[in-house]
Amino acid sequence: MDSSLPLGRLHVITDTRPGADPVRVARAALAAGAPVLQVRVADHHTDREAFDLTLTLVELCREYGATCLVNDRLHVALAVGADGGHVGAHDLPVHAARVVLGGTAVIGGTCRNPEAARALRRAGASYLGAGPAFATTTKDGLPEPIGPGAIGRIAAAVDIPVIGIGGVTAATAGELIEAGAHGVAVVGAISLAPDPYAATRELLDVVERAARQRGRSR
Ligand SMILES: Cc1ncc(COP(=O)(O)OP(=O)(O)O)c(N)n1
Ligand SMILES: Cc1nc(C(=O)O)sc1CCOP(=O)(O)O
Ligand SMILES: [Mg+2]
Repeated sequence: MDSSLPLGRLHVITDTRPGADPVRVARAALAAGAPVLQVRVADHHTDREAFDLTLTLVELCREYGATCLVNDRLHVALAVGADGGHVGAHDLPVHAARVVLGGTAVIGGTCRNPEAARALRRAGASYLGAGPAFATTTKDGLPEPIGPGAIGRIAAAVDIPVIGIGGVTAATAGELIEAGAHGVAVVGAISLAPDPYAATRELLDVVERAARQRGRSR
């Protein structure tokens, strides 16, 4: 993907929990129209395991015309020809990720306040993941939820897309877009759904409707 193209509004992130089936869920989400897949692999997995899974998923993304991003392991992103990567506080800094992945890669950085958002923008981020928006049990050790208001303030601080993450569901995604987020990222809302295809369709409907509504009200 060319990083100058608009970034999709629904980022589906693979579930690292034991028993999750990332390939089945990703196939369903992509078939339903998810525009972005982020491959997130638990730290205990070897690079070879991460490579094998990511290669399968990048090929699926190609089949469906979706953007494929790789969380943390930028060498895996390069090796499989992914569109870019996502980095946070414990990963390579955004400016170094840009050196690794190159000038046209899609590079996301995690931020939790407007000051960090501006710094990541200056460092060369293409988009920001901002959260946790709401409470989540998917990841341990996160700070308290910051809510839609703070996500909106982050979005207002930068001129790149902001993606709200953390506890996002079809019931809450619209609030984040209304507050100013470009889109949302989800793990559990799709991975734990009885029907990941239907859950993706519902989230896409909510996000696209909220974005249209926001456009009309400006
Ligand atoms: C879209 C998006 N936003 C935030 C994150 C979190 O990244 P990070 O802080 O590096 O934490 P891990 O995902 O690596 O545990 C994300 N992955 N995606
Ligand atoms: C991986 C991740 N990062 C977050 C952050 O706020 O940085 S929240 C999160 C987990 C998102 O999973 P779910 O959609 O199931 O809440
Ligand atoms: Mg990370």
